[in-house]
Amino acid sequence: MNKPRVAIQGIKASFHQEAAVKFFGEDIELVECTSFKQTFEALSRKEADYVVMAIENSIAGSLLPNYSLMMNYNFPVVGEVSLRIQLHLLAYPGVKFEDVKYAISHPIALRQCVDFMEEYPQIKVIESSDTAACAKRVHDEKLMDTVAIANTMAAELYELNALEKRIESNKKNYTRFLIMADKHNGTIADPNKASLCFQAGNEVGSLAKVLNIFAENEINLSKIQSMPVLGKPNEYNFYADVEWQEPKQYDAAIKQALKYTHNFNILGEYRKNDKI
Ligand SMILES: O=C(O)C(=O)Cc1ccccc1
Repeated sequence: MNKPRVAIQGIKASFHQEAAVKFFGEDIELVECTSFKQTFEALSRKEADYVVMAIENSIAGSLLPNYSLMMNYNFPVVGEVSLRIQLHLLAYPGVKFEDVKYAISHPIALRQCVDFMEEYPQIKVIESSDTAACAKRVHDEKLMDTVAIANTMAAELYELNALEKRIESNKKNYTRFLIMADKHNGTIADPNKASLCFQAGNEVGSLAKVLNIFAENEINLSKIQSMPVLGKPNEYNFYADVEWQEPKQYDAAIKQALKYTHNFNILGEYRKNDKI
């Protein structure tokens, strides 16, 4: 069997690569992309079989633009994986803390280190590409005034020294990633979790009504996220993750929820995986 081709934003040693390996194992072909949108484009062009994309982080919160991408491209969600995120300040060998003028990293990583960076206002923080690409740049360009904020794998691969370890603001820091597939690989056996998207009317109790349907059918709502509908003031998409034990109860809840919502979409049905 061919190796699955997995599109990620970033390069080898990025957190997305770590997430892809945690979900699929080592035997994958990585399709390295420069943006989240490009990962979906790779899937559309059939240059990849799957996309692995971060959706929320315990410090930085939900990645709202990624919800919109998922909705717009409409590829089925087929799984999830969570990763512990540990970040270090990585410098070219010989560079001392006093020499550092700039810190470069991925915006998600930078948001997780704001407390540390606030203590050192002399270091200018610059948003750049993925954490591993930043580490590679420090190595390739032998940067003597710039550190990368990245993980241990990047430090080893690009031979950088950690001037400071574990600089994330909260030590119990994790990121949840979703796995999207082309339609061909979109059906998962025996699912017990789904990602849904719907709109509820703008009147008293309309969202409560939908949520009650899930409660009455013993469906656990593990996450809910609202997002404005583009170009329609006061209208929102609700993204909900639901989990169940009895498929019949899930089917019944969906049937009832359809009556009280509009633009109801099942983004994917998959196996719950909250191992960190
Ligand atoms: O830059 C990376 O390595 C990424 O994969 C993005 C990211 C950064 C921090 C936490 C989760 C994902």
